[in-house]
Amino acid sequence: MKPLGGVGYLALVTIETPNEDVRRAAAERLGALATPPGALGRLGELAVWVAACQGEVPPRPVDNVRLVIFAGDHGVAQHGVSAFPPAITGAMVRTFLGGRAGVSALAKAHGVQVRVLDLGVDEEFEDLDAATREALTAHKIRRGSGAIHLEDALSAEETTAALEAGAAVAREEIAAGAQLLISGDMGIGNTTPAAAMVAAGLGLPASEVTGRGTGIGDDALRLKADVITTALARAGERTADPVQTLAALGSADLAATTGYLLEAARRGTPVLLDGLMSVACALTADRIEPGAAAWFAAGHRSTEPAQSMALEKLALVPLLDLDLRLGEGSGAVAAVPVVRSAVALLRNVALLSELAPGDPA
Ligand SMILES: Cc1cc2ncn([C@H]3O[C@H](COP(=O)(O)O)[C@@H](O)[C@H]3O)c2cc1C
Ligand SMILES: O=C(O)c1cccnc1
Repeated sequence: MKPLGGVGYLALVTIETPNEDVRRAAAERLGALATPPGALGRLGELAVWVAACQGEVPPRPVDNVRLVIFAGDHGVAQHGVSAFPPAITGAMVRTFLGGRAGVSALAKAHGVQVRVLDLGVDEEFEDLDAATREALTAHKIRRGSGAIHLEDALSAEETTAALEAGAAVAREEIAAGAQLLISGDMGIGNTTPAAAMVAAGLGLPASEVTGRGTGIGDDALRLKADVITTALARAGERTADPVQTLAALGSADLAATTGYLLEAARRGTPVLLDGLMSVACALTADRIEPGAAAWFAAGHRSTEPAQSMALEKLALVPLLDLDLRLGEGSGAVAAVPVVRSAVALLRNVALLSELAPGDPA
């Protein structure tokens, strides 16, 4: 990190690139392995990226992988954009705490640490024991974010606080030894603000970015696109600025996710991105500090069109393409074994020069 002085929260540091000398040395090692050139395909490229991020060749095993699920409610969820009611958000938060969600099963299978945080869920979780509730809500910004077609999602102060909360969470995870970070999402209606953030970032109309989220039908899809069109018009020229985009079109949980990804990049910790919410925030992070995306790899391609468009803009090719549309960090967690496979290859395969010649007889 290079301090630049007090020019405001978002311009305090510039983001360095992963280590270029190590990247070159890792690529050289890859080319010298006892495999035909190019035979490891994108696993080889992935291993080289991990080495460059770590600043070490061969790369170290990626044992400590940590997922943070940013939960929050969205005003638009009360306006017909989702196939499910907002009460599911809190219910799923309890399911993560109980280790019974989709991503919980994947995380257990792959040894990934899971932490769920309430940044903006529209309830108080008074039924939970005090310690659990305190940990869950330690970074809470507000109860529910504004319905973006009618009002701003957040005030300017809330936006800054959410970005800072996400950055603090990243620092906590890095202090806990994270070698790879993942962001997950939970919040009924969140594909609407996330698609709007992608539309703002790429200058696209709602018709191109709107997807079916939890599985809405054609009528709800039209309504959702109208909500996004109205929200973009309401935000107006503020869409040219990524932080103002978060205030106008995002939410507490999405702003915190953006701060988390940005801080990971600033601190040189690699990130595996998940579906639409994770990638919309990655796009926003890279708009705030160009170069952040050099620290991101794409775990999977989701069925949401805006996710693919944002990945293309960031020049990231997803590791998996399984028609997943769950969120929670699930696609990224499913891709963790792919990252570990890549690292194992670059660490453990012999060099061609080391091959013992066979007995010619
Ligand atoms: C039971 C359930 C579990 C989920 N886990 C993630 N999502 C995902 O679906 C929601 C986004 O889709 P939309 O914008 O259409 O509401 C978010 O909660 C996201 O985390 C879930 C949704 C449901 C219903
Ligand atoms: O892209 C995603 O991760 C996604 C898609 C639909 C619903 N929830 C998440």
